[in-house]
Amino acid sequence: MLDYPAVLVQMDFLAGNKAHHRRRLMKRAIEQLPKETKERVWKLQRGKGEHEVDKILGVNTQTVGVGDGLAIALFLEVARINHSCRPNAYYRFHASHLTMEIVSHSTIEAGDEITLNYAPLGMTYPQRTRFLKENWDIECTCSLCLSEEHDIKDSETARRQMEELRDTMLDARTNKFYNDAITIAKDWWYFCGLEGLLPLEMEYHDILADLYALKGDLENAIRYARMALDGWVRLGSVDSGQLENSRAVLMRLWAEQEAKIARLGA
Ligand SMILES: C[S@@+](CC[C@H](N)C(=O)[O-])C[C@H]1O[C@@H](n2cnc3c(N)ncnc32)[C@H](O)[C@@H]1O
Repeated sequence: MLDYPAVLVQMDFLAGNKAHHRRRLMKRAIEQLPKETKERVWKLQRGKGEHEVDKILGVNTQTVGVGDGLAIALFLEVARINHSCRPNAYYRFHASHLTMEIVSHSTIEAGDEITLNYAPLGMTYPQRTRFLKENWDIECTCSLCLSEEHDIKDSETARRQMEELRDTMLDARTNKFYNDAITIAKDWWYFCGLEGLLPLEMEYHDILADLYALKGDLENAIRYARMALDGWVRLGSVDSGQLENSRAVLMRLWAEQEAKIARLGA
């Protein structure tokens, strides 16, 4: 699904104007939209705040990278999609076309609800409850949070394991136990799979590329860096930073490999 912004405002504009002035201009901008679009935007008043503009922009917008800066954008279709702590779709913003694409990462049957994660993926229950309350004023009613107690418990166990494994993996990396770190990263990925957090796959590939590179195994490092980049291109992310980072890592590894081959040939 591809969506175009009804409203897009640079953060600099928001930061650089007094609240009443900002709201007045935003209201004027909404009033100038085509009739049908304008009506749909006004119907989105559901957030907190005294002012009608705050009620719309507060809970219906995404922060996206545009040019050198950030902007908030209101996508009318995307604004209808609820949050889930175990989502079946993912955002992908294209800065060059200003479009937001919703990409599924698991099969969505006709009639099933499309859901997105409004919080960073993989948070434990207390972490995401706090995050969703503070940032969205939501008490989550997604299928995971409303599931049977034992399902919530299983999910919590998996997510706590993920956290622990990530920390242990980073410790092993710091202490240069790269083989251990690689084994731990693979265990971490196993729990991600159990939790249905497949978009974390790219991060997993980024981690392995880094660890293999540190270990001096350029072949595997390049293999995982390619998989990470493929994944970011396929699923993407709201800003393109992660994709660009993966691309830079792959270029660096290729350059290292070429230098190594040249040294061997000399
Ligand atoms: C961007 S809108 C999502 C679509 C909206 N529910 C609709 O019907 O158009 C965000 C609002 O939806 C509600 N919402 C979305 N996901 C939720 C969830 N998991 N639990 C509770 N409320 C949720 C909250 O009121 C939130 O402020």
